[in-house]
Parts: sequence; structure tokens; C-alpha cells
Amino acid sequence: MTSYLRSWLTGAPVATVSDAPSLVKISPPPSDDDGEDTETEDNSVPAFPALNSAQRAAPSTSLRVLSDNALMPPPPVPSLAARNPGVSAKSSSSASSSLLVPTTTTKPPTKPSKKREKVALAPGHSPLDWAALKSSGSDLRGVDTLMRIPPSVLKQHRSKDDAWTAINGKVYNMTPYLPFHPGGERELMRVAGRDGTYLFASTHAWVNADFMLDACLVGFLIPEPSTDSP
Ligand code: HEM
Repeated sequence: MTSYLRSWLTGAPVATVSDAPSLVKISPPPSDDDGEDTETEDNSVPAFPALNSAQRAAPSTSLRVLSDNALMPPPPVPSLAARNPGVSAKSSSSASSSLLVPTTTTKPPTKPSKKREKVALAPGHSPLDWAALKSSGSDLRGVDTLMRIPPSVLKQHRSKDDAWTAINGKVYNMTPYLPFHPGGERELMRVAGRDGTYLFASTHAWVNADFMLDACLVGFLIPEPSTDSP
């Protein structure tokens, strides 16, 4: 194919297979427009900016290192002298430089009126032990069936051996839980025989009584039946 083209362009005889090893220099066809010799590849990169450009004519702009005086000045250092520790921002000469805590947060927190303390539980009475006892299957209710319990009946169960309380409408037998209560037996006995919802919630609303005492459920609190019915 190459030899055919060459003979076509130059009029030279077509090279045969026999003269293939000899290298023949191929000249491209003469160009009509420029007539330049493009025999060798020109990979030289043109100068930028162009040699005759206006940029080159302009005065030299070589990198200039700025002196300290020519640099932008640093921001002013906050004046330590203007700060007046212990004096409120209002009375201080420079209010913006005061590092005082805002006056709204300087009031010390009010202490709880009554200290709530957890009691030391006897060995084998940790919350985990209570969980194990609950799931052991032992009878913690003391009743055969769930009942509807009016306040008058609830009132009869207020001894340590038989302590019931109502929380959120449910009546629980607290007796098995007494030694497990982190707040102590005495606190728990304050609600024995009565509705303990308010005291329970105001002491520790985050405690889930439903879950803690589910195995101790004995019934549901109902209003006292009226006695004047015929
Ligand atoms: C009858 C159901 C009750 C259950 C199941 C129960 C359960 C609990 C539990 C789980 C805790 C530990 C709370 C914690 O670690 O955050 C606790 C603590 C305590 N409970 Fe109860 N409680 C009951 C009733 C009451 C009542 C009626 C009172 C008060 C009259 C009371 C007073 C306390 C106190 C003072 C603590 C210890 C301090 C504290 O944790 O803040 N509890 N109780």
C-alpha cells in the first residue's frame, strides 16, 4: 500500500517484495500553499507570550518580595489593660473586652430542699436480684385472681407483711419488693394501703412502676361503691 502510494506520487516504480529490506525515504507531496519542508516533526513549543507581544514590551514584572513595612498590618492585640476581672461589663471601661460570666448565669443553683438518699440494700437485694426473683415464677401477688379494689379494701393492706398500693390505677402487692427498694422500706411504706401515684411520680417519675412491679399486680383501683343505692 505504501509503495503504491509512493509510486503514484513520485512516479517511481513500485517497490517489490524483494527490495523490502532497504529503507526508502519517503517525501511527502509538495505542498501548494507554504512550500515549507515538513520532513522532521517540529515539537518545539511556541513562546508564550509571543516574542513580539505587548506583554514582553512592558517593563519587567518579576516577583517582588514585600518588605515588613509594605505588608498588611496585623489586627490590634486586645488590650489586657482594658480588662477588669471581677467588675461587671457595664462598669468596666471596655464592655466588649470583659470575659465575665453573663450576669444571668452567676446565680448559684438552688439546692434541693430535701436530700434524697438511696439506702444500702442487703446482699442479694440488688435490682438484678429483683429481676431474677420476678422471672423465677414464684408467687409475688398473694392472690389467685386479679380483683377490682375500692379504696376501702386497699386500706386494709397496710402492714409490712401485706402492703398494697395503687399506682396509676393498678394495685400492687409491695411486700416482696420492700427489701429491694433503693429508696428504702420506710419510704415505700408511706404509700401502703393508699393511692401512691402522686408520691411515686413526684419522687422518681422516670421509674417504670408497671415494669418493676408487674409480677406483683393484684388488681385495679375502682371508685368506692356508693352505699346509698337501694
Ligand atoms: C411503689 C413503687 C415504687 C417503686 C417500684 C420504686 C422503685 C424505685 C427505684 C427503681 C428506685 C431507683 C431509682 C434510680 O436509681 O434512679 C427508687 C429510688 C427511690 N425511691 Fe422508689 N419506688 C417506689 C415507690 C416509692 C415511693 C412511694 C417513694 C417515696 C415515698 C419512693 C422513694 C424513693 C427514694 C427516696 C429513692 C432513692 C433516691 C432516688 O433514686 O432518687 N419510692 N425507687
